[in-house]
Amino acid sequence: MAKLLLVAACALIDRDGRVLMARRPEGKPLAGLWEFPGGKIGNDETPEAALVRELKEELAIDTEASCLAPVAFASQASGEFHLLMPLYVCRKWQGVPRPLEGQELKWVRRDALTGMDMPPADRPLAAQLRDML
Ligand SMILES: Nc1nc2c([nH]c(=O)n2[C@H]2C[C@H](O)[C@@H](COP(=O)(O)OP(=O)(O)OP(=O)(O)O)O2)c(=O)[nH]1
Repeated sequence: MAKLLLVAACALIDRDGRVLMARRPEGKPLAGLWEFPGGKIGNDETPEAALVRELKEELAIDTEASCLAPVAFASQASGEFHLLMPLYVCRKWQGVPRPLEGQELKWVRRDALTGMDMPPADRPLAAQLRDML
């Protein structure tokens, strides 16, 4: 069986109900595609701790585990791995998201979510999120 790749992802939702999407920079796998902020879950790390860390590293914002609500997950073959990715929603954080890792950021209205170019694992998640918001 392919090795599991555990990744935690987060839909940040602003007061207007828009979702923050990030465009993967050149040089990374899946470059140019729009994704939810997040990243790999480290050994001995909970998904929530991984997200709090990644949101700080990638976007310079602070949040906490109690502000992260799990809403869906993706389970998808991805190259030599099998990606297992829980998606959380977060509506409460401190700071203004800034692209610290060369990524492009965009606040996206619910109806525009599913029209974006995304990794295959994200497509069903975007549809679920649109229906939820
Ligand atoms: N963050 C994130 N990763 C996603 C999404 N959809 C999707 O297929 N992925 C995949 C792409 C990568 O193979 C993996 C996440 O790896 P990453 O490279 O962003 O994670 P990281 O920040 O921990 O990376 P690094 O330290 O290895 O550079 O999950 C998504 O919506 N958000």
